[in-house]
Amino acid sequence: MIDKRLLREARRHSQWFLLIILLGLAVGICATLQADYLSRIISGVFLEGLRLQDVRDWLSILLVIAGGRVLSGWFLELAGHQLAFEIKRDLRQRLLDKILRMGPVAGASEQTGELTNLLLEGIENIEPYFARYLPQVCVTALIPLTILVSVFLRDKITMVILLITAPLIPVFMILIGKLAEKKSKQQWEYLSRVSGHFFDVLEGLTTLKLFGRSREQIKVIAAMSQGFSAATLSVLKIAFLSALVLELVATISTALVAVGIGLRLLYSQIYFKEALFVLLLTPDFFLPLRQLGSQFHAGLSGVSAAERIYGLLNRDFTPAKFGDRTFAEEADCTVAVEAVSFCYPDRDKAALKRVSFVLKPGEKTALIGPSGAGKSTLVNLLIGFLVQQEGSIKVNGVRLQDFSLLEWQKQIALVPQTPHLFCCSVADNIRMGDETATLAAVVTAAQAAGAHDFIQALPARYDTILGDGGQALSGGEVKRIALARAFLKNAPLLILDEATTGLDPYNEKLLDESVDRLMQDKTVLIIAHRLSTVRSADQIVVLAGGQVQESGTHHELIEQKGAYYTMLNGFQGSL
Ligand SMILES: Nc1ncnc2c1ncn2[C@@H]1O[C@H](COP(=O)(O)OP(=O)(O)OP(=O)(O)O)[C@@H](O)[C@H]1O
Repeated sequence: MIDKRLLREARRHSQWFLLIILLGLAVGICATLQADYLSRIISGVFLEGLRLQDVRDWLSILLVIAGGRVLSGWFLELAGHQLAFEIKRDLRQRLLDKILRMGPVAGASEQTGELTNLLLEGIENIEPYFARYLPQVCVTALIPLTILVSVFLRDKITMVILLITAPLIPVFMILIGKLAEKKSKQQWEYLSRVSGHFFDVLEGLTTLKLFGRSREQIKVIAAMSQGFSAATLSVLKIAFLSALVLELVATISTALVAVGIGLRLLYSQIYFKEALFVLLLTPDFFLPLRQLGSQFHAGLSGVSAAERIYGLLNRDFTPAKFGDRTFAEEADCTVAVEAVSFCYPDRDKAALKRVSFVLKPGEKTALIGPSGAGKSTLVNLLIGFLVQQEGSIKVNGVRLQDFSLLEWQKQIALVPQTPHLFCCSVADNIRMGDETATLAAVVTAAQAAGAHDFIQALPARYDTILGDGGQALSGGEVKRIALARAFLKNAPLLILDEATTGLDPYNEKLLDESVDRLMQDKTVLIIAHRLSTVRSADQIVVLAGGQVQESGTHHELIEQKGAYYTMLNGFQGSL
């Protein structure tokens, strides 16, 4: 059960792979020499009447060989672990790169829990494959071969018995392996499903509690866990069965060799020294094959994990083409969206149809529309996470795709509706806006965002760890950290997704003041949900069904008595 893709990984780290092969060969040669010297010493002392001092040199050599065998085995294990470590690091890096290249939109099709499971558990399952299974395969290929050659030189009959019985073990292993592979895949699928579901439940715990559905989830998780434990048990059953079959075949084969040698000794058809040599080597011949059987499970879980890992690594994904134009320092930013249409690959209906408007420096544009109107799609196009199929987006008269994507994204400060806090200090969380910023600059940004006071009250102030497992913050405080990031980034285009959840009036006022400060002299696009924001906008773009219904100032749109007017009449706190 050698997976070609995993073997290719091993070849990338050829120095370790080669070392494993050499050490496997060394173990084989040591085993043969050990049997040779042991048989010489025993037959010399017991049959040829040699004294201890006559065999002293042989004994010393035997000790060196035994030491060499132990050391080779030990280094073999070490080399296997080192190879596994290098490959795991490499694969984890490539998986993360792929996920990052796919970006949040394409990557959204993956379940978070399943991805976490793949990055942690999946990669860890690769370890036993390289640390135990692959070295064992090398040892199994090399030791019996070395022994077979040396047995061939001394006793051809035993060699024939070994040659006939040895292939039985791999044949049984392949037969059992076919059965086990399916079960192991099932086990992995169960594990992925359980982790994915568990993650979803944790994320949606508040909703489940509020709707009184959390108890049902306990039952669902219990049922899924039971499925997983049943799948694990059936894999283990096969692993035990395979170990039993292999032990049986190895024992019967050893017995065959022993009986043959015993009979030939009885009829004086073989010398005692040769017979002892062959007898000592026979268990060593079968040992690697039996050990391979016990490592079979390690190999199997590695191959199952590889399926998922390469499934994601080889996923078709062609990143949109961007050019290499850069931006002049401190340039203003005029963004013209011209007849832009976009349809998601798996959808028949376009999410955006011939959308046009212009964002100007120093102006605030409010984008409004019902759920599913296409607001987030439009923002993703502006950020460069998606690329339109028709129309164009021009920045200062140049096609967006002509700029370098990284350069373009440096020109944007995004304040999402629910900002994400990373598991690092408050200062480093704010530094997401500019990783080179000094602490003084971070504090200034926090002050401008109205975050300084609450940060000062945190246990370790700017060093307080936030995010998963860190200090929890309120919705308003998280938003202010996100604003501080945007202040620090000081980018010419500001995209702000207004929170739909109501903050208390005091916090709302504080945030509004910070946002107003942040917007000064910038090109601003707000996905607006509050009437006060929309009223104060220089331009309102009303989006519905992926199309711009109308655009203009608050007063112009009121006079038109169109979609905006109708929305305002139905307004009940938020748009
Ligand atoms: N990743 C996606 N894959 C396929 N279709 C999508 C995807 N994201 C959004 N859509 C679809 O595109 C349309 C526009 O969605 P979009 O999220 O842009 O609307 P929205 O105005 O931002 O909605 P909301 O205010 O609820 O966030 C919807 O019909 C939605 O179902």
